[in-house]
Amino acid sequence: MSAPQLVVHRDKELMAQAAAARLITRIVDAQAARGSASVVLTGGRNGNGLLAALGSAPARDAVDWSRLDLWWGDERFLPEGDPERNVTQAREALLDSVPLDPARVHAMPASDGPYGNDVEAAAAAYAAELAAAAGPEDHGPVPAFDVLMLGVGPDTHVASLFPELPAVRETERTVVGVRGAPKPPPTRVSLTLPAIRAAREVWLLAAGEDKAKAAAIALSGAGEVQAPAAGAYGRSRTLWLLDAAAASELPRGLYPPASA
Ligand SMILES: O=C1O[C@H](COP(=O)(O)O)[C@@H](O)[C@H](O)[C@H]1O
Repeated sequence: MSAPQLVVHRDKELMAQAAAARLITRIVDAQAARGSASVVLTGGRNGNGLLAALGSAPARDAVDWSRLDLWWGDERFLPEGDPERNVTQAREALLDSVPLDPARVHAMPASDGPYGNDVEAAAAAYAAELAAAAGPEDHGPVPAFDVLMLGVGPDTHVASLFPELPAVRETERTVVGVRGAPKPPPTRVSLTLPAIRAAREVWLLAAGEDKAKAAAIALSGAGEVQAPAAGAYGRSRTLWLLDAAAASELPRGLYPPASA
């Protein structure tokens, strides 16, 4: 487990631009070191803001888009092309405007796809796709993603792991179906905490006043069942990327870092 590091930007626009620049560097470095890179995308306002910023970043063409695997941390279980699906929003924000290899864009199944309305079957299929992509050098049935991004919800949810729901307690499966989510739509597919923790780097995105309480709770020692964001960490790095509004209720001493 890597202890959280915090970076606080002036506002959400700057946070999105800085995070996009950071992501470009991380992808380019991974491609230079291993030939390809793998990134897990998040839905929500902050995740889509980052993708839009990436689309207009001056260095965006430094990325070899054809050697990038994209996965999702969660998906709203809705028909293909529904405007509320995370993949639909990501396509609009960035993916449709860069030369990705379609075989490397691993969207989660839709509710009108091959598994129909069976969310557990859809989750199992995504788990199998992840397992097939994991190599011997990885630490289990999911690839060691280079960067896994998570938007933090105002209730501290990450991916579709909501406080106190069964999905956040999952310790075996890597992907689960979620029913009864308090944020619409109620039916979702989500990576679990064990799958999230297989990532090399986990970046939690929190911008806006409505994220201030969630950030303060998750970073103050809350348990992961009550505050799922507290249980999201990477193997080598856990990075909280915040704006000043989201950082406004952090406990004293947490940010700016206490001097020695
Ligand atoms: O529903 C979801 O919400 C969260 C956070 O969204 P935000 O708009 O409050 O930033 C997101 O992380 C998740 O992927 C998404 O499905």
